[in-house]
Amino acid sequence: MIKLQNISKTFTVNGNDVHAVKNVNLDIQDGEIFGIIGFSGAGKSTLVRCINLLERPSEGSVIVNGQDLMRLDAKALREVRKKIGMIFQHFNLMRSRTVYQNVAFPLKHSKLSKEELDKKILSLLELVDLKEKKDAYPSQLSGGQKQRVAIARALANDPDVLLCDEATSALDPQTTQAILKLLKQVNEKLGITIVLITHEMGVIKDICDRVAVMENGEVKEMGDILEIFAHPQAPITKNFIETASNVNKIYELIEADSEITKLKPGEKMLMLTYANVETKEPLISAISRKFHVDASIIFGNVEVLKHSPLGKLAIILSGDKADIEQAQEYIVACGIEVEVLKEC
Ligand SMILES: Nc1ncnc2c1ncn2[C@@H]1O[C@H](COP(=O)(O)OP(=O)(O)OP(=O)(O)O)[C@@H](O)[C@H]1O
Repeated sequence: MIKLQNISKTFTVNGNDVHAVKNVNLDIQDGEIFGIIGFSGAGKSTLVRCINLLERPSEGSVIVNGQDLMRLDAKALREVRKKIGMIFQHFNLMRSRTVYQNVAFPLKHSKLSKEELDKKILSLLELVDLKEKKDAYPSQLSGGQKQRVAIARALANDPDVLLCDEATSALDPQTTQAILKLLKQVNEKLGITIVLITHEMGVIKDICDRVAVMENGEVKEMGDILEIFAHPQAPITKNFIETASNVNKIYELIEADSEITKLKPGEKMLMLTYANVETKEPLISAISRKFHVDASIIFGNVEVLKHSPLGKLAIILSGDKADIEQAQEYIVACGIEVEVLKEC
């Protein structure tokens, strides 16, 4: 649905070139929620603004629904842009207009009758759960409510795509959750493809299907979120995942020779990683029963990503050496990744 091919964007500031985006290739599928994550200055906003040509790439092509946007004239581009809604961190509402008038604004040249327009605007306000605020002004709304108005306004032209530029960054965690839930609903109910940029891995984890990780204008890693969370490759990705989970703390504890990570002779400490594992067998009791080893859990983190569990569990196995080896082989045979953290 959206193909970004060899996209680069260079700004020239006081004679100096700033390479904001460098040779990015992305293929965003119809109906998915695609996340782009990166620290401040990574080039996320510039890249996402290239999708609707708010920023014209210095190089490369932007193909949306088979159309090369760089080749369109101004009129054709205006039509295409109507089908690409956008929301922003600071909402960008018109302060002197009511909620109703803000949502009505993109429809000002619409061919709908007055009654049809009214019906449409009210149904959008109903979708974002703000019907009762239709006559309020933006200054009378909370941040979450303002973003709801912005979402309703972005949906007014029945877009195929919704671009979200740090849409939850100005909101508290609870309001963030509510807005992400609404975006998910918009994606599922209306079939709208969402491209979302953020600096928070928690946001990616909550609603995205796939993610691209950006650093210094480049995409360093891209893939299905379950795969990225289970097997991050690039250092920047690992860094982001650490911020969204506390499981890596175990490495610090081992390094610091913390009391909970001390082993007795013959014991072995393992990190188990399981993603999308079919077996529902109670693993810990199974290894105790089958191999006569004791397993104590010292650290764990289980997430549900896209309805699949992704777990990381640090355990200490104690027992006979040969039994521990067999238990480890059994765990691997169950489709669980095993990393030996420490042995004594
Ligand atoms: N209009 C502009 N003129 C000059 N430089 C720009 C312009 N827009 C962005 N940049 C530069 O391009 C780089 C990438 O900026 P961009 O806003 O795309 O990053 P970002 O990942 O979205 O960061 P943030 O989350 O802070 O917005 C930065 O170095 C920024 O200073």
